[in-house]
Amino acid sequence: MTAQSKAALRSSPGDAQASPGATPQETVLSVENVSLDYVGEQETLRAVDRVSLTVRKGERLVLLGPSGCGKSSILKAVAGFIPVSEGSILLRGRKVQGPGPDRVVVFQEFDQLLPWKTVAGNVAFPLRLARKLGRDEARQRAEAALARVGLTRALDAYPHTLSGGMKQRVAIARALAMEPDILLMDEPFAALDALTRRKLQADLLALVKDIEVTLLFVTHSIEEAVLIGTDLHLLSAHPGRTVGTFSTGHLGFDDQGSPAFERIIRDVNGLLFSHENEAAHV
Ligand SMILES: Nc1ncnc2c1ncn2[C@@H]1O[C@H](COP(=O)(O)OP(=O)(O)OP(=O)(O)O)[C@@H](O)[C@H]1O
Repeated sequence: MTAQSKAALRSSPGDAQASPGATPQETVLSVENVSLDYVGEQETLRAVDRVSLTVRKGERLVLLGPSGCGKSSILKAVAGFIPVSEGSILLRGRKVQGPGPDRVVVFQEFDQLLPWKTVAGNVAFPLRLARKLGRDEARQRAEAALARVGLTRALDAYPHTLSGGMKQRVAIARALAMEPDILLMDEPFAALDALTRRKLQADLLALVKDIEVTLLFVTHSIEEAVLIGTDLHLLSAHPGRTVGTFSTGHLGFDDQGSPAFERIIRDVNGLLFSHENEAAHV
């Protein structure tokens, strides 16, 4: 590992330092020493083992690790869909004890939209239900969110008439319209073709930077992680344990192919597939 990437590699999770003189960013999410178990009739499976991480306002933390290491489980626990076995999850200092409109999830699957509602109806529906907005206000906010993802022309279309990429754009618009404290994304582009995936990555990045969305993002793809994230949190193979963290906020689309970008990709690769994960903690 190079000296530069060692410098980018933090010694422990969640210890992002504000630069001298800068105002410390507000902590939005704290995952503290969390273990997650799935309890079956025969046995209990430990999916995640004592993971800690912090996401501050405007940060984009990417969970990265091999299949089955517990990335989605952490996201589900943050969403409040599954309980923690040990440790705690705090959102703005309050313990997460179930789902809430302050956390919205965008999934990989294209079927997350309500098929009987139009595009605008899909975005407006949770605004009326969870945010208790009136019909007109919900519609206006839905239209504004859909304009941001380039879907103004599809307001009155039904989901079955949309491409996979358009469906994911609707799901992103629906999530952002809710103005959650943190947006949770579980491999949102994994089912898309390469070109559409690339376009959506770029558009998402521009959007979340523009409106300073705080993001927890799960992916298998190291390249996607470096492109989207300000920070990477690497997990070992099952059960998921922290093997290292990287700061990647200085790298974007324009840096692809640059020595710095390739170095991070190589170092993350080495760490994920190395049996000497202890190196991450030096
Ligand atoms: N509902 C469940 N019941 C029992 N075991 C589960 C359940 N959901 C996940 N698991 C197990 O927990 C472990 C972690 O799964 P999880 O889906 O969180 O991993 P992941 O890193 O997101 O995987 P992938 O990248 O393949 O989606 C796996 O061994 C999985 O089989």
